[in-house]
Amino acid sequence: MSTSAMVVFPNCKINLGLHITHKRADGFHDLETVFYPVALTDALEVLTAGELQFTGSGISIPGDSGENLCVRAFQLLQQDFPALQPVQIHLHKHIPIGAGLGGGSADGAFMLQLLNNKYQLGLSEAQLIAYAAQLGSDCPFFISNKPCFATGRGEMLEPIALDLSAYSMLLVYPGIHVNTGWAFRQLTPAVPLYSLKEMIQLPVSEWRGVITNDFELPVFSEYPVLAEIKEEMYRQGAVYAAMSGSGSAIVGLFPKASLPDVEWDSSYKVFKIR
Ligand SMILES: C[C@](O)(CO)[C@H](O)COP(=O)(O)OP(=O)(O)OC[C@H]1O[C@@H](n2ccc(N)nc2=O)[C@H](O)[C@@H]1O
Ligand SMILES: Nc1ncnc2c1ncn2[C@@H]1O[C@H](COP(=O)(O)OP(=O)(O)OP(=O)(O)O)[C@@H](O)[C@H]1O
Repeated sequence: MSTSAMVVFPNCKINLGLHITHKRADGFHDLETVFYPVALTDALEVLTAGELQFTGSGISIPGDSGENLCVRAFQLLQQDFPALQPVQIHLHKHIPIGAGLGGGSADGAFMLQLLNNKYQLGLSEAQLIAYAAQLGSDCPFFISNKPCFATGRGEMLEPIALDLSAYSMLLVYPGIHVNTGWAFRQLTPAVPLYSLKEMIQLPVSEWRGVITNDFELPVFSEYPVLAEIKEEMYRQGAVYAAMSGSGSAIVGLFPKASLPDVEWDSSYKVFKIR
């Protein structure tokens, strides 16, 4: 067991294609999507302490620190492992919040994994995924953290061969915080006419108009500037551009090392992943 500080770097995700297929009796929706990990990270430091403590830096996180997914991850494991020694948690927040990038979910999932390693709990990947699903629909993906085709609420994960290393990525977050619950309520679930799992294997140059995100229609209609950002990416030479998750981050894939020099509005956060 380690009592020294452990530091991990929870990364974010993008959704490539996203379809809401069915409204379930538990209020959630079944969906299908492709999750792809992206190297834009928070930093999470954990140290054994006398009592559970949480501090944050970087982007400020709305809500009480007791609701932070890192704290909730600790409490979730503590229910089943009552002898778990408390920890002092420091989260440096860098991934934009309410962006469809799953940053909070990543923090929660990384916290579960860190505690499993730190305290040698011996939890398998499947057990960690089951705990992660209790924290949030996007959390299980971050346990696997490899390109995956996902179904159910996002917890049924099937690794797929998908390598975007030939592309550079532009992420533009215009600061619009989209409420995920609201976004789901705007949709009428429907099974797509094509198989996302098959179509994602097409060359990226053929994805435009084929790999689609159901949330774009209602979210773009509420926030038209998002559609403009996506169009601007295509004008600037994107091979593919789309909104991630329920928004509002827009992602563009460009040929490697040819990211455009666009002067976006100064209030936007722009991330270049080369
Ligand atoms: C849009 C995605 O980011 C796509 O990856 C996810 O489906 C959202 O996952 P998330 O942010 O982890 O969402 P959760 O924190 O689990 O749920 C937030 C709210 O979104 C709605 N929700 C979420 C996931 C899902 N499969 N069906 C839903 O209806 C529910 O109203 C829920 O109360
Ligand atoms: N560690 C955390 N980081 C960010 N938000 C957190 C965290 N813990 C809890 N939250 C809560 O989760 C909400 C949104 O989290 P997140 O950053 O995952 O949004 P998102 O990028 O829209 O994710 P998604 O793709 O899952 O919709 C925030 O409003 C915040 O109150």
